[in-house]
Amino acid sequence: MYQTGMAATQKLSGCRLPPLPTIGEIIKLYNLKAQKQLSQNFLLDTRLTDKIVRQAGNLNNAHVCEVGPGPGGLTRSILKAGAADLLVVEKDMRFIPGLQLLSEAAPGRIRIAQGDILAYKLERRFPANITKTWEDDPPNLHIIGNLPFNVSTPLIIKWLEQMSNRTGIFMFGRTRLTLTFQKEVAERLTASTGSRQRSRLSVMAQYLTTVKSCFTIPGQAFVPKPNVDVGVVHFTPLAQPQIQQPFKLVEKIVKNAFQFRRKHCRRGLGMLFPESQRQELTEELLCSADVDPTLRPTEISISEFRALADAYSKLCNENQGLFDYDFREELKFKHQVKRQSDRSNQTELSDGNP
Ligand SMILES: C[S@@+](CC[C@H](N)C(=O)[O-])C[C@H]1O[C@@H](n2cnc3c(N)ncnc32)[C@H](O)[C@@H]1O
Repeated sequence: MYQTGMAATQKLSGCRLPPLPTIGEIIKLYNLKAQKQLSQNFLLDTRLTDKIVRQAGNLNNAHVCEVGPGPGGLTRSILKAGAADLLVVEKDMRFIPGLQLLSEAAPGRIRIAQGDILAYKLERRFPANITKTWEDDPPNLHIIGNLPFNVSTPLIIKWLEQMSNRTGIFMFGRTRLTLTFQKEVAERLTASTGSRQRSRLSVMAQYLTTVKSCFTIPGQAFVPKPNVDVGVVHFTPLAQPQIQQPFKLVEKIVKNAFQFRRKHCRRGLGMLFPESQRQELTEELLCSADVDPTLRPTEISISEFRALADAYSKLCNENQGLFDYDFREELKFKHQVKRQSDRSNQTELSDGNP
């Protein structure tokens, strides 16, 4: 156990706990120098960590998973808000002793896991009896995290896919997420149709969830200070996703549409089809989805993406192998053939002219 009587102390409200060293003291005590490669930017201001946690809603008696607790600032705020069962998943071993200290102060309320959140099987760590049906209210289970920048985009994509398939942490129902992102990514997640920030991420997040941009945290609030500001975003999975097609199919349409951001959408969507049928199938797709081919990708609404996904799914059913078509593979193959023919022409020339 650590010694009481450390300079500044903090208490977790609502629990009878011994005083705790401040987060700054924890960092010094365990020599927790931030590691750039793990995107470690710590929040020491309890008003800010409390504010992030308030965005999650009522955490009284809740089950919570915190991603990347680090020295434990946000962790304390989650406990203060009344979480009964908090699973923290941290990749960097150096933080474990500090988290154990917190666990001693809040007995039975924290479970510490060392691991990579991108591979971690969260669904194995919560009891089945908290499960709600998808159409019901969300379960009393939350994911909260001041995410490492280098992990935040692949992580939200992974969770969106699991949400669409109702797997992973979404086996328990419509688990809500309260997460931080680089401000620019937060803006993309919440960008509306036609806005400058509208991107693949906007469509993928918004067809599956209600996304709310909560507030911005200036970079200087973090230690060390990152080069960017940070946005806090809250996601509630929709009971009825706005597009009823498999995630991978939606992802393919959206990725292709945004391929040529500044061009008419016809250009990017055309790349869904082999060159030999490109013109004919692109016209069929846009016509049956009733989407204006001269829209820019940023101007396509979610309901138009729904129509495109439905029309593309129908075309895939009618044209065997179409879904597996990748224009990059076709281009690669054409380049290979051209290189081979150039090489054999050169050989012929040099054979004729010794
Ligand atoms: C931005 S810091 C946030 C720390 C702390 N929650 C706070 O708000 O001060 C990100 C944390 O995520 C951890 N982390 C980085 N990559 C991770 C991963 N793949 N899985 C789990 N944790 C990770 C880092 O070690 C660090 O503690």
